[in-house]
Amino acid sequence: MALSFAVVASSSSIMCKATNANNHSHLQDLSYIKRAALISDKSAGFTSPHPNFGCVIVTPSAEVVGEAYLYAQGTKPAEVLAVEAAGERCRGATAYVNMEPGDCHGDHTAVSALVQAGITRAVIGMRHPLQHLRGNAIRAFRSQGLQVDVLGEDMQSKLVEEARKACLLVNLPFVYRAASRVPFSVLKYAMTLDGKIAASSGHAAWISSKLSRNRVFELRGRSDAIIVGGNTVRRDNPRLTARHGGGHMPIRIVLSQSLDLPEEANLWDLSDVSTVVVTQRGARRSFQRYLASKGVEVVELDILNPRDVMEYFHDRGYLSILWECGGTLAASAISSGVIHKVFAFVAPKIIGGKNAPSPVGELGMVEMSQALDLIDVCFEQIGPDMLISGFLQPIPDLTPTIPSEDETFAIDPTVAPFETSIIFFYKTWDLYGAFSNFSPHPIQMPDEDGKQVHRSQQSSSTGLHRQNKISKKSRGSSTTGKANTAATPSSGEI
Ligand SMILES: Nc1c(N[C@@H]2O[C@H](COP(=O)(O)O)[C@@H](O)[C@H]2O)[nH]c(=O)[nH]c1=O
Repeated sequence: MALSFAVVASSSSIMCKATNANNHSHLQDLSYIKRAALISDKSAGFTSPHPNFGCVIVTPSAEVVGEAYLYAQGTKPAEVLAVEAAGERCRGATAYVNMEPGDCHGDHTAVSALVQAGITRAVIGMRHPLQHLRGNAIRAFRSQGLQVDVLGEDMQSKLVEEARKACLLVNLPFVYRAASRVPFSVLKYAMTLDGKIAASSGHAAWISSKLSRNRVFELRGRSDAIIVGGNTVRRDNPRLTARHGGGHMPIRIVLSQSLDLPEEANLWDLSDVSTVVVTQRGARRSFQRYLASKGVEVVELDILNPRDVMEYFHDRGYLSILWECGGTLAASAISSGVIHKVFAFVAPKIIGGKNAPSPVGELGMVEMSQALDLIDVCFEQIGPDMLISGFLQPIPDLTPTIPSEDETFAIDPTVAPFETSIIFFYKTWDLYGAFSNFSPHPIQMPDEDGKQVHRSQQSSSTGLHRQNKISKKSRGSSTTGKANTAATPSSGEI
């Protein structure tokens, strides 16, 4: 046990005063960890398929001398950036990280950076959610003589739980994905006070206020993809872009069994971001070719249902999906158990109409006792509207099995690794979790002089559609247009 606690007040909330090797109080520890979680969230949407990482370096005299977060996939680890900011003042300091670094495949960059800089203590918000990485960095730190404290393991109190939750929340998509083998899915809708998402005519622009719709752009910017059904494309001709300025742009996914979709649609305009249409095997092949000629990727699944679609996108490395569909698809997604969270914008207006649609279609429930209860519900007023959000499924319990000090790393036999012989990824950086050879957002990479250069979103996101050959269960095949004819990476890159 690394901390010695002295209880200075005890009532319903536990207040502890603690000393540790670096003289920081328990409460200071928690506030720095929360700070690490907070800054890690600044790059939400950009780091996927990696988790969000933040690192705060604090001297024994409680001076914050460096803090940083992982900016995007492929950029320098937060720990390295924080060490660079703190320089010599790292000696004898404590590093606070919201999550255990993913010290995988011989890449010890984050751990080495802290060790070599002279950090003597690491406080970790949560262990890495992926089982094959969990505990590796912690063991490496300890073997290098650092004191390591893990929230909830070495420290426990109500306030610790609060800080732990902050760490969990910034990486919820990653945590859910690791636990449920599907991306974290959020169902979002806007409805009137009488529960309608459109008038009986189908007209829906707009139910919620501009402020609320701006909030939706932020939600989109935190997601890897947005899903709608064919009905929404036909009825609303949506753009589904994140228009809040400079944020991450999720790809657009359309689910359509019949492929009875309009020839002209905003979603076929790929100038901002790409679109994937997922359909059932054999559906309107001529229309598939038409979409492909426009650069839209078409994926055929044997049977189109939300769970198979989610498993497919899980295999492609997606962490989080925002569902902005109508009631029929929403009901089907809920019934399939793939929706984890709901965001409902409720506008104080009444439209009426016997046939006006509602946000969730038939779920087959007949008694109110069968209703699905949301948990961890939040209410937030946005302009004239109320945003009600909550979880449909509990946050998975990832309480780690804590490996003993000398336990050697072993591959979990229950998790089937991807067959690298049929998946042509050059960056199979993670056999069990998310993996990718694309970055769906602009990233900064150092040029030869060490300066950061900008890779455009378009060039990197187009790559998504070039090489993602997933045939794990031979579920899907993909058609791409002329624009998507890049070379398969050589085996040397695998
Ligand atoms: N009507 C309505 C929403 N409708 C959703 O937004 C989509 C249109 O997105 P875009 O074309 O990008 O502006 C539309 O297809 C539907 O999914 N959303 C809201 O937050 N509030 C509203 O009042």
